[in-house]
Amino acid sequence: MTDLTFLPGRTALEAVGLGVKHRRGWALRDCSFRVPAGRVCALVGPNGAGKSTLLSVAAGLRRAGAGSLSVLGRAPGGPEARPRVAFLAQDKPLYPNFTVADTLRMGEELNPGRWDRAAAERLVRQGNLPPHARVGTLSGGQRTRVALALAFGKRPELLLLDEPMSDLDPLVRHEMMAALMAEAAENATTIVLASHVLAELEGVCDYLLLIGGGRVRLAGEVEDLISAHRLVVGRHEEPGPPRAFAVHTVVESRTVGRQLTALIRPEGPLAGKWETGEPSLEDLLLAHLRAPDAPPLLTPSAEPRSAGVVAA
Ligand SMILES: Nc1ncnc2c1ncn2[C@@H]1O[C@H](COP(=O)(O)OP(=O)(O)OP(=O)(O)O)[C@@H](O)[C@H]1O
Repeated sequence: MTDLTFLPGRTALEAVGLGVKHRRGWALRDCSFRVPAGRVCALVGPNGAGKSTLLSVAAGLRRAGAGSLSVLGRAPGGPEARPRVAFLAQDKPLYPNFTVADTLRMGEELNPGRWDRAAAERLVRQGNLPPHARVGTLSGGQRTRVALALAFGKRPELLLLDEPMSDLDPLVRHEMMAALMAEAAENATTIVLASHVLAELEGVCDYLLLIGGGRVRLAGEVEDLISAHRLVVGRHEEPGPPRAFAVHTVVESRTVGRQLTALIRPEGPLAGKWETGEPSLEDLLLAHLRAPDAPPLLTPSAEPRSAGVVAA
């Protein structure tokens, strides 16, 4: 991602000891992390990890039960944050009886002084959506396009997207990803994008937040997180893990036949005849998803800076 979008020192999201409780228990527990402004951040985690919960707290739709989450330095959902944040929820609520044109008009009326009509209309036009079609008659992917147009038209400083591309065909998905990247680069918009499509995140996201079991597992610049790990392959015939790994943090290690493949965080040179290489983002994420007990890692920029108290 281009450095032009990096806004030194500014914070888009900051959680300090954040806990969120649903009826059945805590969805998020003691989460502390920071996402700097101007980043395109992938929000990844297994089903039920708490991604939607986190985004709904950031959007001001749900309250924290413990600790705090600040959005652009303010309380989520407050008068200062609300106009600057757009949220596209998984179910993309739209009015089915409104036409596409009515929906964009509503966006304009709800966002006086901010609405970018050209950007919203361009997105709708690119999908060949008839302006007079009722939203309820559109396909799932077409409704997603309208919902994205509403979110883009708001010209948010922070765009929260909860698996926005899941019902788009591959070509449209590609086109929408490109539109997101252009948006981020042109307007220094911070994007937090929850997604299960790991391959789609590579080359698009420059920041990562991996949550699992309601806790933060990885947070920071994709580049730094990747370079903190090594993918190790080699022959291993003895039972148990190789002795050479003892001084390193082993995230995951698997042996098929005599071939061992491991993802480690090296604490120094690795002894022995191993082939080592840099993991891809997908390698990194898959290994951490398969190893839920691996120790967490936050890069310095992902450490919270405040004590967690924010004004509305
Ligand atoms: N409204 C609710 N009432 C009760 N429990 C809920 C509610 N919403 C979410 N949960 C629970 O909170 C936990 C986190 O759910 P959440 O939807 O945030 O996860 P997620 O990471 O977005 O999952 P997915 O990848 O499946 O969308 C889950 O255990 C879920 O069952």
